[in-house]
Amino acid sequence: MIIKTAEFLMSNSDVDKCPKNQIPEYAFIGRSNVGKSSLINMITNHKNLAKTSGRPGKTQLINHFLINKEWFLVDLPGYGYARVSKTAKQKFQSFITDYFEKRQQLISAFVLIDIRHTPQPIDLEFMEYMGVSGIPFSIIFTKADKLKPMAIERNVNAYTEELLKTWEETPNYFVTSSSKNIGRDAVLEFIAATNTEIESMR
Ligand SMILES: Nc1nc2c(ncn2[C@@H]2O[C@H](COP(=O)(O)OP(=O)(O)OP(=O)(O)O)[C@@H](O)[C@H]2O)c(=O)[nH]1
Ligand SMILES: [Mg+2]
Repeated sequence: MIIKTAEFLMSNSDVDKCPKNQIPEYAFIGRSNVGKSSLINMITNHKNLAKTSGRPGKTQLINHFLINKEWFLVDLPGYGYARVSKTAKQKFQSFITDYFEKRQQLISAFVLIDIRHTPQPIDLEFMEYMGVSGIPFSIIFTKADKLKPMAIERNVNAYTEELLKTWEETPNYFVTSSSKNIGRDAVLEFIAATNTEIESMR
């Protein structure tokens, strides 16, 4: 798929204020600092479309980016940022779950996971929540430039094994690096195929 246009549309603190049209959307979720905003920039080929930072907690709102005037990429705040106050953390959590539970236009989410780590309870819990809530998602492993291929395989397998303890099958997954431009085509192909499927059902 070719990205012809990518435009920032709006930021919202409340899911009820998000765009009311029926444009399909794909949302990026995961721990703070995992690389959600960077991945949106990589996918759209724009350096600064979504704001990124070395410090966790940069994205604090629901951000809609309109792609090719046809579909949205949605950048969300991260979960599991330990340094925010308890009340702020609770707010983020209900804010995120509110988005997933209310947003009818959401076609699929991408749960981002830092490839460098062994399976983390918070990510497993979040995927469990998505599964139980019936929200379709794929996994995107990020920061693949930081590991050698064998370590990538080992960590992907560790996640797969962990998920298969409670799931019958594992979600679709992608291995990416925003700094080395790895995995862009695979993610875009997935979105293109899903968009075509939606079109044919309309
Ligand atoms: N090496 C490497 N660093 C990355 C990659 N993707 C993101 N980063 C770095 O990770 C840090 C966090 O990136 P962001 O894209 O802001 O992360 P985020 O998930 O949007 O974070 P929040 O908005 O705080 O939830 C930045 O310093 C990025 O440069 C990657 O693929 N490789
Ligand atoms: Mg961000």
